[in-house]
Amino acid sequence: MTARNISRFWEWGRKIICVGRNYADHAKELKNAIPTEPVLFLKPPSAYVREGSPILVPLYSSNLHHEVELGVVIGKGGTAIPQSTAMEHVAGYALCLDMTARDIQDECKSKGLPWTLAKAFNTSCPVSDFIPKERIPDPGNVKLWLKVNDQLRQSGCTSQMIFSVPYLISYISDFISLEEGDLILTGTPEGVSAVQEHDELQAGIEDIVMMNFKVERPDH
Ligand SMILES: O=C([O-])CC(=O)C(=O)O
Ligand SMILES: [Mg+2]
Repeated sequence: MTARNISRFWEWGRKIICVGRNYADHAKELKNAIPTEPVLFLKPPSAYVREGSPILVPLYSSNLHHEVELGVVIGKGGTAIPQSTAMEHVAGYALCLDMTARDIQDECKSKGLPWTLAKAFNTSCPVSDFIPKERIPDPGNVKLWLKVNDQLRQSGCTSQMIFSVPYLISYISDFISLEEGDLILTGTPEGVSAVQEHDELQAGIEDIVMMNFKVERPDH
């Protein structure tokens, strides 16, 4: 067996932990309260999709939204990691989309049900190439953007995050042990909006990484 390479973390089958409402302007645009503690949910590894394969609109949704987010790739596992050493657990980063069936999420919210079908379906987690840690010396100050069909929809800076990367690693690992190959999605800035079949999504982190995805309807 060949050794696993962290730069292909999406092949490892490890968990994806997502943080919601980590930007005040996005919490406001969806009329949610500003959280006093991180809001967490999970996606399974089957949610990963890579450039060259399409993002599939779930058949049960008519309002699929993009959410551009900084992803943090865990290089060293741990439980109850203190904030002071949290960055030692980071191997690198990836640009990620937290694709969200907003109509289903709204329904789940109104019924007090979990968001699984709104957030965790196949292709709900497009990821860029792996970005080694050294390329982002300060994950609390990078600009993220996303365009749909060449029109800018999201443009934000991780300096707007309510909870920082070290805080999130420490907070999450108190309850859910982190393992090498896990990915943390750190939340989206404002500007989320609907995408349709045939749309072209382009997203980037400054001049560090860029990725392109096409939206399609599954044929089954
Ligand atoms: O808006 C949501 O669904 C919560 C979320 O994932 C985010 O804020 O990034
Ligand atoms: Mg999100």
